[in-house]
Amino acid sequence: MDASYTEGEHTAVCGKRQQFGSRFLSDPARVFHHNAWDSVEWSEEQAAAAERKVQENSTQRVCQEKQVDYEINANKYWNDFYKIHENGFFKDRHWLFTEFPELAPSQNQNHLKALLSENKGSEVPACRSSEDGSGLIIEAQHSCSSVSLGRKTQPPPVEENVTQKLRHLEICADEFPGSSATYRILEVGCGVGNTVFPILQTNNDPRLFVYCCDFSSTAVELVQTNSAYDPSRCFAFVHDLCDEDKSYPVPGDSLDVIILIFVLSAIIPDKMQNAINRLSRLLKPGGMMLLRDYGRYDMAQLRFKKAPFLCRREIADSCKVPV
Ligand SMILES: C[S@@+](CC[C@H](N)C(=O)[O-])C[C@H]1O[C@@H](n2cnc3c(N)ncnc32)[C@H](O)[C@@H]1O
Repeated sequence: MDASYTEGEHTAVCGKRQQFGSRFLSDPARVFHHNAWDSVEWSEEQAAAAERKVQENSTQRVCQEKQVDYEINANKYWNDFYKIHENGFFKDRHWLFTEFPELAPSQNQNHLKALLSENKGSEVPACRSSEDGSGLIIEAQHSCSSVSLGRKTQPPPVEENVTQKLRHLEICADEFPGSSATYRILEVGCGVGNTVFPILQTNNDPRLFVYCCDFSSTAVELVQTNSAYDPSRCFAFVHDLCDEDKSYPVPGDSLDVIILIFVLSAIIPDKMQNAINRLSRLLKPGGMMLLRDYGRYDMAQLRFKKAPFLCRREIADSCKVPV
């Protein structure tokens, strides 16, 4: 990057944002050229100051009764949030295609080719259980607040659990929305569609189908009533990603990409791993899970005012991804 540009100017001039993980400060004189730098090592003093700030912010805990209420009625609180803000609160995710080129049109084809050459089989296995996939391995490609996790190709288990098979027998290859698509993306915790609509608008590939869900029925209604919502390309549904008894409306091994943006931080840490495990079974071998969320000691956490809090959402610690 030319040293005379700020980040914004550089983006405007070159029409291209720099991807997270590529902004390294080698010349201290350029410290203000980006609003953040990647892989900066903190000094012990900086780390201690951050820890102190977090301790200060989190001395008061919300009372037990309120904690239970927030957990049980979480979707109702989000409904209230969306009734107030409708689609004016979260901004469209313009960094999407920079950080996750897998979502961009040309990438579908490359990714698809890679999948086909890996699988050399049909796109969706007929009547596969959506809950199978034991022995699954998810591989972390790089660790930062935006990460792509790829599901490794595994040979199918020889014997499937019969109960699981029966439980999900209804999801068959040709009976689900978007079954004729060849590239399927699911966004979980989609809110009012700030990720889904940019994807649909940017990626006009007729073979693409986008699913999105949220446990707030108000948010899902706002997606469905948006003028850009096209049921022939998109399926929005109400779903709680922590609900172990509810299946997703797609079979196992059917999705290319699953997106979770600022969603894991909205659920209690104890439920993260199981939610991710269930989702990973929906991915085709080689499929990817794309995450973006808060990180420990990020500005959102350090700027927090002293106030009663529920729990520290430290995703990196709570949701261990087996490598
Ligand atoms: C911070 S918002 C982010 C919304 C959207 N992903 C975005 O980036 O604009 C978190 C979203 O997750 C949803 N959510 C929280 N817990 C959920 C759960 N257990 N199941 C499904 N959605 C959930 C909320 O309703 C809310 O829409």
